Amino acid sequence: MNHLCNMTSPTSLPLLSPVRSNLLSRVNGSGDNAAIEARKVNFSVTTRQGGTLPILTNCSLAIPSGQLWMLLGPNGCGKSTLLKILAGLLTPTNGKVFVKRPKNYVFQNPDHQVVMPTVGADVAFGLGNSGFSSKEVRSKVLKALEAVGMSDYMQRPIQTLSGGQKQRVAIAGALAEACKVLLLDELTTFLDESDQIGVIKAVKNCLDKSEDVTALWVTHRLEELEYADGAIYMEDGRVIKHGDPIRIMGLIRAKQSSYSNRINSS
Ligand SMILES: Nc1ncnc2c1ncn2[C@@H]1O[C@H](COP(=O)(O)OP(=O)(O)OP(=O)(O)O)[C@@H](O)[C@H]1O
Repeated sequence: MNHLCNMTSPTSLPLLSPVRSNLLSRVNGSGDNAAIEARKVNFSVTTRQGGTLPILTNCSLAIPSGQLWMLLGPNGCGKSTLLKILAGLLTPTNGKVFVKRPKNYVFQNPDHQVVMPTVGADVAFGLGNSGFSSKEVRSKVLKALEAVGMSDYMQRPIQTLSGGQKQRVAIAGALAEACKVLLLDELTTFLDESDQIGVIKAVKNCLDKSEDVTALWVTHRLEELEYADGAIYMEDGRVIKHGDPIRIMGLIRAKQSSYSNRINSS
């Protein structure tokens, strides 16, 4: 489907072999069932002057199947770049990446997600050439809309939806295609508070209903950590900490308070 970035075909990314993948899982403590792994990923760009500008340095992470993880860090620390590498939209300069398939990258702006005139048609869009009967397509669409709490919206024109509802329709489209990994880039940036919580709850609900779906959510909002099974904190192109969301929240709060103390005392 083109309203989400659906990646079912192989990319040029170097993938971890199952043996190496399991090894990495043990190293990072995620068990043998990681759905998303990166090892020592580096990414740099060439400047206009012909120099090399590092964006990501030695980023490693492992996210177990069936969990919702959040990726946090200050503006410009490399969160979106890392997510795009996991999605296969960017190729790392070096390092290894493994992400279960099918995987879907959901864009930040809700208006970039949805292309069809009605909710039902939009969710069904990616099943167009799948060979399913129309009854099967309808059943998959309904199930996916139920997972995001929008089963009553099947016939609704897309332009009548709020931003958060559009995000949920986009996520339903991914689920209808049996997506295993959702890569969600700051979905709540454009949304008001009730829409934000609606989208997070929809993602959480999808994961609760299917142990087979894993989500990585880029965010700036500390309060969203409450819904996470795990978190990754980045600074300056590096993964600084990776694991328990409460500990990551503590780390970020400590950094924020030391920053405001420095500002107040200068
Ligand atoms: N193609 C590029 N050329 C030059 N610099 C780039 C390029 N892509 C990313 N950057 C820089 O790399 C850094 C990381 O960008 P990225 O968008 O990944 O950060 P982010 O953590 O997602 O930021 P934000 O929270 O503000 O969205 C930024 O300083 C950005 O300007």
